[in-house]
Amino acid sequence: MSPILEIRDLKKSYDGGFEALKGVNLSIEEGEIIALLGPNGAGKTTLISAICGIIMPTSGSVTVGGHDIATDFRATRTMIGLVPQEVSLEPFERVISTVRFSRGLFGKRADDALIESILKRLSLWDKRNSQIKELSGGMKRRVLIAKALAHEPRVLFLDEPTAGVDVELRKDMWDIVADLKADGVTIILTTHYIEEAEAIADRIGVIAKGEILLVEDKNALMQRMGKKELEVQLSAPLDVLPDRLKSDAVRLGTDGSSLIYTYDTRAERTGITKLLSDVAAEGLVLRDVVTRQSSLEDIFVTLVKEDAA
Ligand SMILES: Nc1ncnc2c1ncn2[C@@H]1O[C@H](COP(=O)(O)OP(=O)(O)OP(=O)(O)O)[C@@H](O)[C@H]1O
Repeated sequence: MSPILEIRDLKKSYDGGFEALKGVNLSIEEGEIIALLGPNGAGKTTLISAICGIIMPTSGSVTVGGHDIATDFRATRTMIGLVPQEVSLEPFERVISTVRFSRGLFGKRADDALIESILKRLSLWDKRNSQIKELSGGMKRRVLIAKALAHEPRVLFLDEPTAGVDVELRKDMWDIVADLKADGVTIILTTHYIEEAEAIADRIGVIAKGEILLVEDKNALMQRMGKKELEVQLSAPLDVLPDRLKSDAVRLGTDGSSLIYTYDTRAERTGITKLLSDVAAEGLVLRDVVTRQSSLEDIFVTLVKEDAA
């Protein structure tokens, strides 16, 4: 199956020469949710803006559903829905008319049944006749999503959908995203919240300084995250690992004065008891025991730091 979105060697230099995207490659399958994580200024909004035709890329190509955004812009833009970071709504407009209007912008026939189902799904039906200025911040964000969905896009971009919203609304947003996925909508979201990426994404991409540093299946990443290291510090260093202790999970620390054991915290048995009894049977004397856990956050911070070095 060909990907719904294919980004090849995409570059963007702003006026003045600043290179915000340095050759991004990314392939996204239909129906998946991908979260793009990255520090401020990484290029996330630039990437989304280039795909949605808000800014012109300097070079490279993007196809949506097999159509090129440069040569077939109308077709690709119709397949895309964009929920921007900033709330930009007309304060005196009524909810239902602003959502209807968004559909009309794409030249789609009026469809009141569809607009009703979108508003109901976003819990906005009761507010359909309210003016935007009467809505809470959370409701306004829902209106932005309703507007982005009004022309039935196949790909939805959410640029920091939950920045600055309370925990309850954040969870609501996650439910809405899960519902959309169930309908087959492909979702690309940017976020600063690692827990958000963990909660809803199928894949995670890390972007920093205009480059994609990693794109990986979330569960694979979580598995890495679930790994923990136990360091058994010894009172006398070893030259080699004793046979009794040899396994894929055990290695000798750099100067031989510790044993490092990697285990999975979620496994039924961690193997720590056996390790410690083997250490005792070998006659080794412990000085201390330390554990370390690598989290997705650690991986993210390390990657971004390495890139900055
Ligand atoms: N119109 C512009 N002209 C010049 N530089 C720009 C312009 N827009 C963005 N930039 C620069 O490009 C870089 C990437 O910005 P971008 O908004 O894409 O980052 P981001 O990852 O979305 O950041 P944030 O998480 O803060 O929203 C930043 O250094 C920014 O200052």
